[in-house]
Amino acid sequence: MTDSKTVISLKDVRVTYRSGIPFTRAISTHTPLNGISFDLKEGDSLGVIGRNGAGKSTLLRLLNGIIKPDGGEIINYGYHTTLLSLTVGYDQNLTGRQNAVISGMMMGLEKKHIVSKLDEIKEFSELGSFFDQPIKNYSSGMKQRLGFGVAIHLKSDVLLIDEILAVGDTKFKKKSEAVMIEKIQSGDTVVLVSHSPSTVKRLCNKAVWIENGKVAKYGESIEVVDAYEKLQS
Ligand SMILES: Nc1ncnc2c1ncn2[C@@H]1O[C@H](COP(=O)(O)OP(=O)(O)OP(=O)(O)O)[C@@H](O)[C@H]1O
Repeated sequence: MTDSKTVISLKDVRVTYRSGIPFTRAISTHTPLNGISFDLKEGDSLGVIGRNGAGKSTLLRLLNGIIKPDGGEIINYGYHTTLLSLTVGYDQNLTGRQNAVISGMMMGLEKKHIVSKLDEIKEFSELGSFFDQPIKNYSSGMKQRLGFGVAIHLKSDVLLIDEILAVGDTKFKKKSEAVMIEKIQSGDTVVLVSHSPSTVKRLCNKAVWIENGKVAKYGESIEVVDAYEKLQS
């Protein structure tokens, strides 16, 4: 059997956040990731686990190229990544349809491709006539359904998902998980941040556990999740 191709390589990656301390000129720094190395392989579904604040979302932003490391190196071997995050903002005054088009364009996709997918996005997100209303009229669940619908229907080599499967009502959660499984089984590369060990075991073949800025364990998801859970109990 031949080895699968490497999609993105992380070599000794460090991220430092710098923020001003209010009412002073002082700057505080925080380094959530410090010496992260692993390879993301084509066709893998990689779960990212770790405690609150371990740096899981930061890792997704790195893989997406939104932020750059201040130490080490990230090599993307020419793959297009899409980040699906609940925190990515939409323009409140634009409709779901308009926001879907803008999100797609921000992902670097052609407008023609995005427009051809709008009906599927509308149907999947179950927004009905709300799809053509400003999203300031949406509930938070409706915004999340739109975000998931956009990310899942537009083409991308690597889908990066930040906790999205944990939201929405039971019916939508089941539907989202079914689409995810379909994507994974068709060989798409997926990186999934999750606080749910059972979700990672169910959906991911590999997992990486981040602890104290480093990779505590990387490998088969069942082994990594079991080791992580043992430490929590
Ligand atoms: N833009 C930022 N500026 C300053 N600090 C930040 C910024 N973003 C994240 N941090 C800090 O970096 C650390 C890692 O944050 P991150 O969101 O990556 O963790 P996480 O593992 O995804 O957490 P959670 O499980 O709680 O969602 C946290 O201590 C957080 O406070």
